[in-house]
Amino acid sequence: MNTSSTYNVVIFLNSTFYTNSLDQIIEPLISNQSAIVYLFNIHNQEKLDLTHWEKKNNNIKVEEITSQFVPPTLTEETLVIDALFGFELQHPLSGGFAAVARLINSSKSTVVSIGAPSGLFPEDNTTNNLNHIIKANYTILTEEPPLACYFDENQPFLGQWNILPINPKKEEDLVPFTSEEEVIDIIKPRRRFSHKGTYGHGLLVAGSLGMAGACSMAASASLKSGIGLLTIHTPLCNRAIHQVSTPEAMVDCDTNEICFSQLLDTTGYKAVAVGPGLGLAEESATALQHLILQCDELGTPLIIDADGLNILANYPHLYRNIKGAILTPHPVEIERLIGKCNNSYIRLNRAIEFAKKFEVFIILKDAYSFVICPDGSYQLNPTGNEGMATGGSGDVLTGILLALRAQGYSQEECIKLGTYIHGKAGDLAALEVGKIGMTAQDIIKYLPKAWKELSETALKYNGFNLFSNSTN
Ligand SMILES: NC(=O)C1=CN([C@@H]2O[C@H](COP(=O)(O)OP(=O)(O)OC[C@H]3O[C@@H](n4cnc5c(N)ncnc54)[C@H](OP(=O)(O)O)[C@@H]3O)[C@@H](O)[C@H]2O)[C@@H](O)CC1
Ligand SMILES: Nc1ncnc2c1ncn2[C@@H]1O[C@H](COP(=O)(O)OP(=O)(O)O)[C@@H](O)[C@H]1O
Ligand SMILES: [K+]
Repeated sequence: MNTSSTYNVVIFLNSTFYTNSLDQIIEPLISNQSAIVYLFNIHNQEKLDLTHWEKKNNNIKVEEITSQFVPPTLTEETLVIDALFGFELQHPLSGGFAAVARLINSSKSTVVSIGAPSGLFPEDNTTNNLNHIIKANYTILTEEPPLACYFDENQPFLGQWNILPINPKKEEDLVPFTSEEEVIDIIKPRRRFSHKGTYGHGLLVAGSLGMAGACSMAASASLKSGIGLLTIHTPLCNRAIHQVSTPEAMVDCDTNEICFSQLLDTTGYKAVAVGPGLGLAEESATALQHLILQCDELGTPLIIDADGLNILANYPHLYRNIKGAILTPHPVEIERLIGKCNNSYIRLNRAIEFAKKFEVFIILKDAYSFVICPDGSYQLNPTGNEGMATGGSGDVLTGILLALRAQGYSQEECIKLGTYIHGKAGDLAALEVGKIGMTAQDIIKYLPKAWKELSETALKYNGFNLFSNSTN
């Protein structure tokens, strides 16, 4: 058998592969280059006949693989096309296919996977053999992406992925995303005859010595998301900072110089958010426990983020007292609550179990954030970008959520609309200043524009829900 060093393109093709993808995707990739097709005619399948390719193009050679085969030489210049398996696989690659995966992965060739990086399962890869999954530089998906495409750890297999929907999925099989239609149905107009009281008084419990910034950014985001009145509860040392950075907010100073320590009365507040930059001091842990119990007793809507979650994780008996709260963990924070997880699929499922068990709403933050309801349903948020991978971005989200809860949006409305607008503001910032230089403050800066654009879309498409019950 020829070694492939003389071929520019090496194609590993399984006879079960959709033939329409062959002509639509693989042929154009080969173009006029010399190519060899290693054709695996799998048992019980009709033999795939590619003689028409050979006839059409003298540069294409087809080699049918029935048993052992001499592996081709794959160089840096070779283009490898992986057309072995799509997302239908239920068992890890084994035997010859596993050997092909290892061969490809140990090469420096450019790899394009069609349908899926062969070997990757569509959702749960817990039982997979990760060494037997082809690592592509590019993946051309022939149907809408399954859940696995939205998990960080699968990106080395997928490479840069794009969708060419040759075999579109049924609506019910699609990964659920929050849509713009959904959020414009949620967003409510401001009433002409309204006043600051109409839009709620929120309490932000945040900040400590050295972390005034987290509090400041959450506060600014609240103020730029329509809250009526905002009070910041923060340690004494940060008083001047907040009076200057957000003069619109009132500052209620803790008796402690450097951290949150006071037992608070939440009467009169429409919502409370706790956690950004709070620190982990013992006094703060005691004060937080009191705050959680107080909100539970009074039915005050509660949002818990950052160090609020980190402290909570040390007091599992309090999980029973956070019913109805919104939690906004990043992957490391959620694992403090649900235990270490081996992969994103397990983490998502344990987060869902946590939401169901303790009747909480969770925003599992990441490149694609999941919003999870206590009934176990979830949606992915479609907005946002990698420019938001910068300190303080999450604090901004907490501020937005506080503003929305204070304005009377339900938890479910709040998590969907809040994550959507947070990502949209990030997208507008990226558009204007670029992803490298943008900071969390840029997300805040573009929040008003994001709200404006979304409101205008709502007005245009659904009359801004003028006939639904508006705020309060
Ligand atoms: N200006 C201010 O005042 C600011 C104050 N802040 C306040 O700091 C406090 C501590 O919060 P925290 O989030 O920085 O620390 P922690 O919870 O230990 O975890 C962070 C580590 O987890 C990891 N990691 C892995 N994957 C990840 C992912 N997808 N998303 C996120 N993280 C991921 C990653 O580790 P690595 O991958 O680098 O090993 C990362 O370093 C909290 O109160 C917060 O409000 C900040 O908001 C910043 C601005
Ligand atoms: N690559 C990314 N793409 C989209 N959103 C991102 C990305 N990286 C981070 N984000 C968003 O930015 C926020 C980061 O939150 P978090 O980790 O709590 O930051 P911090 O604690 O510094 O405020 C989350 O809402 C997350 O979804
Ligand atoms: K494939």
